[in-house]
Amino acid sequence: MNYTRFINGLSAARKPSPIREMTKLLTQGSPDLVFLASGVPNPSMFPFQGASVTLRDGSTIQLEGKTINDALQYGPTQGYGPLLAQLKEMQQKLHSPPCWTNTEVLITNGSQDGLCKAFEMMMNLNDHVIVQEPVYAGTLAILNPYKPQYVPVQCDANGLIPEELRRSLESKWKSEDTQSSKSDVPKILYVNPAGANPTGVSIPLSRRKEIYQIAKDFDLIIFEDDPYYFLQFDKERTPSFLSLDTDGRVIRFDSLSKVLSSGIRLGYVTGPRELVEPITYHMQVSVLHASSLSQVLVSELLKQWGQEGFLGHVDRVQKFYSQQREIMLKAAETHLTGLAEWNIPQGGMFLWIKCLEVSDTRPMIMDRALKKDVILLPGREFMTDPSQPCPYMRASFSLASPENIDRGFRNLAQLIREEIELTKKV
Ligand SMILES: Cc1ncc(COP(=O)(O)O)c(CNc2cc3ccccc3n(O)c2=O)c1O
Repeated sequence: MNYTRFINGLSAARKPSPIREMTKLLTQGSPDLVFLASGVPNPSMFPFQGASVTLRDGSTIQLEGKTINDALQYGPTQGYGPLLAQLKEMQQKLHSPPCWTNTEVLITNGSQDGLCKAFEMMMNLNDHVIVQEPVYAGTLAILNPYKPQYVPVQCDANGLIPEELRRSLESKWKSEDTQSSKSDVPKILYVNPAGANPTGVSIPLSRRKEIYQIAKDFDLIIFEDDPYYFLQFDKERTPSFLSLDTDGRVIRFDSLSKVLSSGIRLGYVTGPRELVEPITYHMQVSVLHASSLSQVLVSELLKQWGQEGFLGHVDRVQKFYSQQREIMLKAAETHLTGLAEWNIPQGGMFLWIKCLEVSDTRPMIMDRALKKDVILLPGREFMTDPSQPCPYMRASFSLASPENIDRGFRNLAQLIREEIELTKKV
């Protein structure tokens, strides 16, 4: 793969920060090393002596001695050594990336951080960018300032339709256009392959292979934004794009938010060295590194659990969200039948609902929903062109209790009926 065409001028100008490179030496020196090189504060002046975290199973994680020192101190930009090793081992076990020898892993402040920096590495103003539509609102928020020319690809109950992707590309470009630096051919395909936000749709393996082939034909980099990978409701998790990546054209964004904690702000980027390195340099100058405390805590947890323990935990999380989904589907059947329609989410934490007689849910939700004691997100927030009315809305089944989900949908049904009456009067 030739990565030059993918890295914009700003990112190509990024160089390793000398101070951060010195910090690497801190971890490589001999025990006798006298380190006078950098402004690393003296931990004996930190007020924190140790920390103990209680897990739900009653066991505890003790941070003391070296672990509390590591947790409270600067660390390497790429990530806390032991955690980086654990995550690399997990990526190999789960995805067996074909290009593993040239693959890097970078720990970020949530996957949002990695996603944002990856787009900032590749995007130029007005670039074409291919997205599955509807799109996660957080990605639109990253992209919109670039005033991109979205290439929204039609999706169905199985996600992005490969034939539509190919048609969208071939209607404007030829594969050879990727050889010309002057061509405005898209460089990025952004996709949530499992339990997509907001639709809950997962792309089957057969389609992922077709999509990957199209990415080869048009020399695309696939942004595999997959925070719901562990929240797939089918018995087997579908193999990731990373596991299909024989070229080194997939940058994968994983998140610990949905399975361990969203407040610890840990995600990790996995991809070819040539594309992860510029993101690392960006980290060096923006946040230096993800939180040491969060990284050490998670590393100690994974040490205590082992991979089997972690995978057992994520199975319990998956079962919880699967039950929450059933509760919301039952509430939708009970209260929304005749007023709306929806797909059965195959993963994630969202139900994507289409009103049958309300052409635009935004005014209904933003102006009138609170009075009905229910709130959810209007579909326009997930569209590449938010100026257009949208009959969809996104309901999350992650937090509400079964009783509240039922009450919320009862209120929502009333809200929709009143909206229909209102539009009839107009
Ligand atoms: C597809 C996709 N990619 C990346 C992320 C970011 O995850 P993280 O940085 O690893 O925690 C997300 C998180 N999605 C949301 C987050 C959120 C946070 C506060 C309030 C509301 C939020 N709503 O609504 C969300 O959908 C996501 O769905």
